Amino acid sequence: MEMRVSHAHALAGDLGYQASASFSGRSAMKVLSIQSHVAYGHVGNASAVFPMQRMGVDVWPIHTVQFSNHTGYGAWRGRVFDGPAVAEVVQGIDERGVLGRCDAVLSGYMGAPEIGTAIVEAVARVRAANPDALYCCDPVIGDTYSGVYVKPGIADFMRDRAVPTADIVTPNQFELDLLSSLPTGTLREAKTAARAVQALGPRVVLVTSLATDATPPDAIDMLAGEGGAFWRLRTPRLDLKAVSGAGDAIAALFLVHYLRSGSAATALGMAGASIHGLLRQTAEAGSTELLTVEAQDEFVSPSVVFPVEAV
Ligand SMILES: Nc1ncnc2c1ncn2[C@@H]1O[C@H](COP(=O)(O)OP(=O)(O)O)[C@@H](O)[C@H]1O
Ligand SMILES: Cc1ncc(COP(=O)(O)O)c(C=O)c1O
Ligand SMILES: [Mg+2]
Repeated sequence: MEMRVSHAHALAGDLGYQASASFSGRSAMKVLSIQSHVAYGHVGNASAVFPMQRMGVDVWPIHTVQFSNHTGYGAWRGRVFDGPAVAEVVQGIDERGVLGRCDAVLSGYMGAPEIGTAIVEAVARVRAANPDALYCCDPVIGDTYSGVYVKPGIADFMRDRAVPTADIVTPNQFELDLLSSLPTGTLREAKTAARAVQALGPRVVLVTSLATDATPPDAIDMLAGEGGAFWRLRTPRLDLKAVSGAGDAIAALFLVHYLRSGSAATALGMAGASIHGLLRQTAEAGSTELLTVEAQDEFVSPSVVFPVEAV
């Protein structure tokens, strides 16, 4: 299933794509990343910001919550910010006259629907300044194991407001089911559900943690769709100890590779290799938090890559 490579450039070269940025004489890509933040551990911005920086992206983080740790611990301290807390920071950046240089907005865990409204308004401001800017929405609602883990109103907000505004969406299988109201137990069904989500607005969809009847028990799939075509990436399933934050990292990695390559298939291969490398090191160490810092080389030179199959 896997190909060991000394360097990510083996895959990138095959795909005619330069994975790492070189900055001589040109400025870095800019991403406005609006999501949750934790002081301890790695979810939300604490999972997404550093991988993008390590890839050479200039990230502008805005936090929707500031918690001590992720909610999966059952106890945490800190607070959820409100819509104006997000909107004021966006306004301040706009007043610096720099929003036109923003290449993309990335959003994740929203905390409350009014924060979602502030995010959608931020996207409109960025697009007014740079019509080419992309919006990547990770529609964080829940997962197969925990069910819905966001506040009431967020799921509807995602389906009715955020997803229709987005260029790229990155649901896990549970979120794909909810957004499409369709079954996803077979590959054919998952593709139909992904098309239904694309029909809401986004041109690119990345389905994470996909298990269909064709997925072996020791594997985990991702499915990317763009322009009527679909690609699947299959990686070994790892024994992780309830680690959170992988979804936040994959959305960030996929967005940056999509911005650089303009290809969902290429972004799937590169982001999937990096997330697998990060999670493999995390599993080998038996860590309950992602080893975002320790495994940082995986973001630029993943040690193992996997074939991207047209499906
Ligand atoms: N147990 C696992 N083994 C291998 N890869 C995993 C595992 N859990 C997650 N991943 C990888 O991380 C990606 C994102 O994780 P996922 O759990 O889907 O995010 P979310 O937190 O949004 O539900 C998955 O598509 C998969 O590639
Ligand atoms: C504050 C916060 N943000 C984001 C997440 C999402 O984590 P994941 O990427 O595993 O979906 C969680 C999950 O517990 C969380 O508590
Ligand atoms: Mg998620």
